[in-house]
Amino acid sequence: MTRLTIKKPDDWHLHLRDGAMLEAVLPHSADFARAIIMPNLERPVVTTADAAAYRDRILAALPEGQAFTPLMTLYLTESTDPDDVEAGFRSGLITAVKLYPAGATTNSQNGVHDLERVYPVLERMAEIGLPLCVHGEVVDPEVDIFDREAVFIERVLEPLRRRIPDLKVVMEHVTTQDAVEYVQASERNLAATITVHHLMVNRNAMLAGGIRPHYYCLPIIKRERHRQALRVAATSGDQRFFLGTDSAPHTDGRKLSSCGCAGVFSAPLALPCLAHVFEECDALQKLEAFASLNGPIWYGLPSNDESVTLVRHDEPQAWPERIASADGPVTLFDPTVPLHWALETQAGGQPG
Ligand SMILES: NC(=O)N[C@@H](CC(=O)O)C(=O)O
Ligand SMILES: [Zn+2]
Ligand SMILES: [Zn+2]
Repeated sequence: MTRLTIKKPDDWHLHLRDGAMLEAVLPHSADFARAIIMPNLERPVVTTADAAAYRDRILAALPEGQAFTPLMTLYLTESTDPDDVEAGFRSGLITAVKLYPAGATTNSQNGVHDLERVYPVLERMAEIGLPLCVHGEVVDPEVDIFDREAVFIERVLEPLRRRIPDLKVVMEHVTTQDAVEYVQASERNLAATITVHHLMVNRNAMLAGGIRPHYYCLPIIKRERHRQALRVAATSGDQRFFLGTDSAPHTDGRKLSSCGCAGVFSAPLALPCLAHVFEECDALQKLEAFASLNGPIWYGLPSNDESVTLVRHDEPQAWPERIASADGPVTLFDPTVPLHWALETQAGGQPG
């Protein structure tokens, strides 16, 4: 197959940041119609009023002609007010609430230390049908960083889902076979997003032959066996798995440091990478389900009317190595292999 037309995809996990970085990265999500916007700004998006103001800043930063709908989320804290959450949901502004275990990832220091303290919010969410997105890693320093997702399932997620079975939960950016099997075994109210980079590379890309900080993200990239499990899940057509790029830009200065930030900036080449993966798995016919259909079904939204066409070129396509922002350069995800796919609108393979 050399051309593939699918409904316009959505990105169910995206970091757009704020200010100069927002301006720089937002045009690179133009291949997506909608995205779930992560709330972990330096000053997190905690209240409905914060989310309304952040949505306005995103819409103000949209380039002329780019149709894009930000789906806003709230950053759950131990003082989140269930009434404010419900009001945000009922007004149509809030699509999900995000749980960051305190200390688990970028800008999570205001997250949740003690889950007990947020049960009133979670119970309200279950009542009104508002989904919870989770960064699924424990922060216990005794737990090895490569095991933190698997341990989270056992210690946090399973008890939480037993206690509030009506709560709809999305396990964000799953990275392990353990998480895939846990989602597959669930009877209801559980889904997962999968990133492009976790489908493309294993931890050797980050650690073999030299340390490559641009591959450092959380949950950390795992060994090959896990990547294979993610590929099987993503290409299966199973409605519980859908695309969340977790495109998470940081300036090179903050990545290339003795204590570098976690996050991979993948938005500009997310769809060409996905086409590459699905072609390798002989599953191009399942790409639309993963990128454009399963997410809307889970969130109870219509799929997009527009479509996009991916074209397979004979020659490998080129992307810039980095983009500029007023805060400094931001390096793109390096897929490590030549990519032959590009969006049809991307003349010469340049990102739209
Ligand atoms: N994935 C990451 O490594 N980083 C994300 C946070 C997150 O999604 O955990 C970020 O905001 O930089
Ligand atoms: Zn996360
Ligand atoms: Zn993220």
